Amino acid sequence: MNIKNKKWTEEEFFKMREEVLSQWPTGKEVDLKEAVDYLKKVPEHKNFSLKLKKAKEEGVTLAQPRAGVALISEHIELLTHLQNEGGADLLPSTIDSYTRQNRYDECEIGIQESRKAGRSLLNGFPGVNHGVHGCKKVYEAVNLPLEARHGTPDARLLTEIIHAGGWTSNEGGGISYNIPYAKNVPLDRTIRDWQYCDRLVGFYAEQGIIINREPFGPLTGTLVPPSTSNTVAIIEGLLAAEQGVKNITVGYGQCGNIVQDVAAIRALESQMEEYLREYGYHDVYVTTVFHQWMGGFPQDEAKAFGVISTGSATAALAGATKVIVKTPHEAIGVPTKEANAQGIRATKMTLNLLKGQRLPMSKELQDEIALIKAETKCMMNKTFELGNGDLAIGAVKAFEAGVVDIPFAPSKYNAGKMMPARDNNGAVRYLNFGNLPFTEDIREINRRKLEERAKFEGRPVGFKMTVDDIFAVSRGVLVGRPQ
Ligand SMILES: CCC[C@H]1O[C@@H](n2cnc3c(N)ncnc32)[C@H](O)[C@@H]1O
Repeated sequence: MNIKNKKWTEEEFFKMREEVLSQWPTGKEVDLKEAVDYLKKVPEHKNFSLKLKKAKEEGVTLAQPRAGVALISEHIELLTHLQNEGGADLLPSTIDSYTRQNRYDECEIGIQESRKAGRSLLNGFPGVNHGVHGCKKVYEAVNLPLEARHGTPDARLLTEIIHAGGWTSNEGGGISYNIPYAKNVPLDRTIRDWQYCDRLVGFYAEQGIIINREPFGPLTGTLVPPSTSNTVAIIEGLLAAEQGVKNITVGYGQCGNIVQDVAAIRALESQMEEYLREYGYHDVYVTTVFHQWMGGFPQDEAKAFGVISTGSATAALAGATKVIVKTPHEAIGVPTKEANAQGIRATKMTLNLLKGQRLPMSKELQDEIALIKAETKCMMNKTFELGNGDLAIGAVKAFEAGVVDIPFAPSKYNAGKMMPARDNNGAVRYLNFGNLPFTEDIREINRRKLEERAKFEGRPVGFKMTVDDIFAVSRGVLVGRPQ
């Protein structure tokens, strides 16, 4: 497939659109003119982009949960509970796994079975099957902005439907919703399909409707080094900007060392803005999202609140625009609405106590920001080089070459040669560089920090450290010390 990082013409976009809307009967409900009129009536306090902009200007960190169930009325009850009892600032609708695989027929069965069982038998909201009417019902029932959160390699129809339903934000991207989520979907296909999603947002922007786009920051959520996830976020942010997206939230998943996590957010925001300016996108508003710990959680709910609170504190000290909330049921599965609301209240308590506080600049923080930006720049430079200046082509080639390499990803299009491990303070470092295009200085810094841990633990630097780190947090510690 020949892709290029060039804004699609309206003709190219509308030509593909007919096929997209024919993928399921509810596609017929999408009428672009009606959607424009409906979105123009979205009040400021329910527009995702505007609420994020206001929060950034006020220096406030907003709290957003994940949440989704099969039936519309139960989903509305859930979101209303999170809004009123949880105190959420922004609302999701987490989309179910069948929809993420475009298996809408399975969703139909899941909806029928859920009706019979009187409880949700899907692990999220089947937005395509409920269609524009269903998404409008959800949007009209709540009093906060709504975002679709999912993991969909081909989200074209879902995106058409949720935006026509008044939802003013969409998570995902051609890399971040492929490599961590799919085994066998070619990267050029998902980069093209997400160009479609972004081009729709660009079309709405041309009508004066600003919709927020959020590349999925954490990726596999398993020891992903900050510069690796930042590189993917920046690539997806630039690809979105080319399609006309004007409001982008770049994200990062908590790793656990506070200095490194704060540095990751600071480096991400400033480097995203630097690259947007460098490539001529001067009217894109950038915000950040910090995801509370995405790895294994302790079963014990009190310990889970400890994890949730460290993530909230780090998000506040970093000055992230929003934080994605975990729940005390994380180790079990889809949380009850009560547990979900508890996660939000714990998060907001911490955010309120730390309001206005930031981790002060220090040599350690400055060095970490500089290291993350230098590592990111190496990967970005090589990606542009491989694409002869075209970022879309470069991204495909960068993954083929292992120049960008996401740890523990299921996709066969990911090299899987790079391996991470924590240093003695819990910061995530590069243990094996694989084919990453790092300078010798960068390699030396990573090596030295892992040697410090090896010396402290009296064992050699090696993959055993990685394995111990993967299970550490659910065992109640950050660094996986030898047993
Ligand atoms: C990348 C997202 C993974 C996280 O997304 C949470 N998640 C998934 N589906 C739901 C849902 N239906 N309601 C509340 N949280 C949900 C999981 O717990 C996990 O932490």
